[in-house]
Amino acid sequence: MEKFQESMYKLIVETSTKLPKDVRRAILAAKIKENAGTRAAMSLDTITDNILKADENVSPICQDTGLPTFKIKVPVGANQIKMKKAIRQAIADATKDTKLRPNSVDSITGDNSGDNLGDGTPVIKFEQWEEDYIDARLILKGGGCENKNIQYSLPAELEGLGRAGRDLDGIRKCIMHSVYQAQGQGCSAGFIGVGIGGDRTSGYELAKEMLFRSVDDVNPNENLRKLEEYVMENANKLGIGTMGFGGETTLLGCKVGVINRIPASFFVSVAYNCWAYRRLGVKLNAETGEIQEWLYQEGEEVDFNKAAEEAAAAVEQQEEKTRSVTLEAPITEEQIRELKVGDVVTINGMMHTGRDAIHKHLMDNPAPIDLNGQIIYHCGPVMAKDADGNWVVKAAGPTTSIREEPYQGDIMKKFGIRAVIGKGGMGPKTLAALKEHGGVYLNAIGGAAQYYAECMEKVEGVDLMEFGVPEAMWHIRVNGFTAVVTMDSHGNSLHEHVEKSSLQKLEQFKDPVFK
Ligand SMILES: O=C(O)C[C@H](O)C(=O)O
Ligand code: SF4
Repeated sequence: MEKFQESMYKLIVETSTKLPKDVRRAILAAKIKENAGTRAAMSLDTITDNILKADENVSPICQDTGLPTFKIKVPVGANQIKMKKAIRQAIADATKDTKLRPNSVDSITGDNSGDNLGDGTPVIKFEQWEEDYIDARLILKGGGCENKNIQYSLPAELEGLGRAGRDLDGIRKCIMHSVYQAQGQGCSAGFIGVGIGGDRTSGYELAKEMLFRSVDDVNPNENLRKLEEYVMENANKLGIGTMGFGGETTLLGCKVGVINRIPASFFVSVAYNCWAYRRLGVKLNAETGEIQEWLYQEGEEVDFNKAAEEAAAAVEQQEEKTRSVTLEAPITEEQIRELKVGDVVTINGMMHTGRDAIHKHLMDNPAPIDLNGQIIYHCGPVMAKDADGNWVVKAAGPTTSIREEPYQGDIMKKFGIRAVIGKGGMGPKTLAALKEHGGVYLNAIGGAAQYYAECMEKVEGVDLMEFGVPEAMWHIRVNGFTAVVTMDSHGNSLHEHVEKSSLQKLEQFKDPVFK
């Protein structure tokens, strides 16, 4: 097993930086379906551009490493203790090489371990089998999509769909609802794994197990095959679209599994995965630990550019009325009041990162720099130091903004912040504050960590490093950072609009389908 650690390192780097072919095919199909010129089509262009940049730079597709989870099947007699040690070392090495963001945080103190090792991190699950080789699979499932997982206990009353009973049709309603409730916050278009039955723990386990199925496979269980096909056809009628901007594709894959339950419980568990569906696998020689074969990589290379060009020629150009505006901090209230939902904003100059720890901190403490007229970016980047000891940005997409909803409005008013960039939108409290104070919310493309890292020309400094790399306040000079106004200072919110219209669309799925 002398090669095992090296093989695990390769698996980690490949999973973090290269999307598997089955996932690429699903994204390409979505791209072909969207009408050229719409916000959804432009977002998908950014996403595919980002995938190619990650290939080229061998850098993380998304900055969020998630909770690395390994599933390993071993022949009888394999030494699992040694394998676990090797995996932990490979994780620490990949973190040091900035292929993973330090993501393991003490739940009580908030301390980041810095190497992705800690109690419960990474997750490593072994199973013995009768084959003579090792099957090792890894998923890096990020936090934003993990937060959109949902578990239903049937019977239940579901918003938009009414009563969901303890039968196949009730399960259908839960799955449709799970896609609706995620909106764009888990970086749609997403993939879902569904677990029917079990208890609260084994139900979720099964749902996550489903994310290890290939996107293109066909369910051998006839009922579940029909259910999967139904969901794929109909969830895309919800109109949530890429990033929740509206559009034709909301869901890229649906895999359903079933296990027995006990009479009193009936759980339907849904694991939501963003488009940045980073899961790969390898077959290993059980003697040497050497890689024999990569999994999920069957088929031709996926050429996003060629296929999308052909598709664009075939579909109608639907130019939405977009206005382009360039902003550079410090920004005045007047400039902000001119912006409307739908405007595309290009930012040059300074922006400052701030996510969960910073927002909590700023409620009761002064800011480390003058934030008047400035731009806050909800982002926890992957950072490295160059040969001269200067910080460089390796990956820097937005994080889910709604977590800052309790603080955002107050902080904008307290410090005079004029613009906030994130993803997934914010709620009524922030919308009211934007109106009162003269602020704007800009939605960047979630997961496009390479795309945004390329706009970041210089790290001018960092404060509050005691919160760890992802949570610190980084002061970054950007050039050509593009995002869309989705909440303006006139009380308009694209997120509120899409949520309302998708709820109306959800109601068409109220009537029984599976009798
Ligand atoms: O932690 C992050 O950087 C992003 C997170 O995965 C999210 O989707 O909010
Ligand atoms: S930012 Fe989006 S793409 Fe990245 S892990 Fe979070 S949900 Fe996934």
